[in-house]
Amino acid sequence: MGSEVAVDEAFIQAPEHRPKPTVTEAEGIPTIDLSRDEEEVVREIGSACKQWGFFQVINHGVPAEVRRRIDAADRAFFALPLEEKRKVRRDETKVLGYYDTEHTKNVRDWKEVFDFTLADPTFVPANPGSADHGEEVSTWTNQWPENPPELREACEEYGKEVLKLSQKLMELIALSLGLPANRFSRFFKDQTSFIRLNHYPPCPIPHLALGVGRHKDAGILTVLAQDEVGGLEVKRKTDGEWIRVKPTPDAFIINVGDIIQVWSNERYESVEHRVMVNSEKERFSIPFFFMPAHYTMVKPLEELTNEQNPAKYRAYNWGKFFTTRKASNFRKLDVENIQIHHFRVSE
Ligand SMILES: O=C(O)CCC(=O)C(=O)O
Ligand SMILES: [Fe+2]
Repeated sequence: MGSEVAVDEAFIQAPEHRPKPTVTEAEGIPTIDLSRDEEEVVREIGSACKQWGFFQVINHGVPAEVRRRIDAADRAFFALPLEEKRKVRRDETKVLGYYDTEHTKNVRDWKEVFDFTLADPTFVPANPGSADHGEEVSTWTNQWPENPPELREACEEYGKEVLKLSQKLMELIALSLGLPANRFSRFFKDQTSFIRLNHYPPCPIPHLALGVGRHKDAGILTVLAQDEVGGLEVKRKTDGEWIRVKPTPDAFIINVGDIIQVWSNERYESVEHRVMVNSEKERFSIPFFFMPAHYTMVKPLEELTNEQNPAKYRAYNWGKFFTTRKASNFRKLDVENIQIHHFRVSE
């Protein structure tokens, strides 16, 4: 006998009846029609942010053609031979571009990606690990591949459109928190936002690997386009079950990032998610990570804290946090990567 606990065979289901690690596409995550009455939309967004930290939007104003163009260029890029893609490979000095060795929580992800920022150049602190406040600044610049030649324009055009959408969403989120619509508009200045083209190739061991391991998004808000294959799973707040987000053509998936969790003093929470891969189909997705200027000190908003509800976080410098995260992608860490709970005030 091995060390395994012996289980009476009578308990064992035939394979087709075994519990799946995934609850099948529950209708849980709300779909919100942005063309409806604003008051109603604000209410729906507020309750989706509270209950799920995730929702989908339709009638969002991003032209289908803009999305079609980036989809096509994205597929053409990843179809190129590896040595071609590696011409725009990232390294410790060129942080943007192509790479296929990302780790999430120290396990390698089954994916390859291409990153570019909306602002070019993007300003970031020069010394991630140092104790200063990020006063010394360096820049990131985009690396565009020669092929396909249309990739750059398709990406830049898409970036402009999702940025408009995130501006709109931040107004609605502000209203849902009882704040003026323009409360977050200052954070669009000097932003460090970036877009990632994700390609998940078919995987021979989908039961053992993940496209992206469980994680929370560190920024303000994420606007994600996923294709029809599916694989994104969200951890349901009520019971910790992993729920698959059903692909909806032309919709965007929106999730609250860590910064909204801090700003709102946990009225809204950033929720864990992961990506499953499958052995037959490749999958593409495009997240836009809306992130503030590097010099932003992230802390609970004064309007949302008081004596009864004191700030749950100490202020942290966004640029330092972000560059520390990015630098860690190059190696396996012995310790946990930087997380907002490191700034949590204990109760
Ligand atoms: O591919 C997806 O559906 C989500 C990817 C993701 O969560 C991320 O890149 O942060
Ligand atoms: Fe994510």
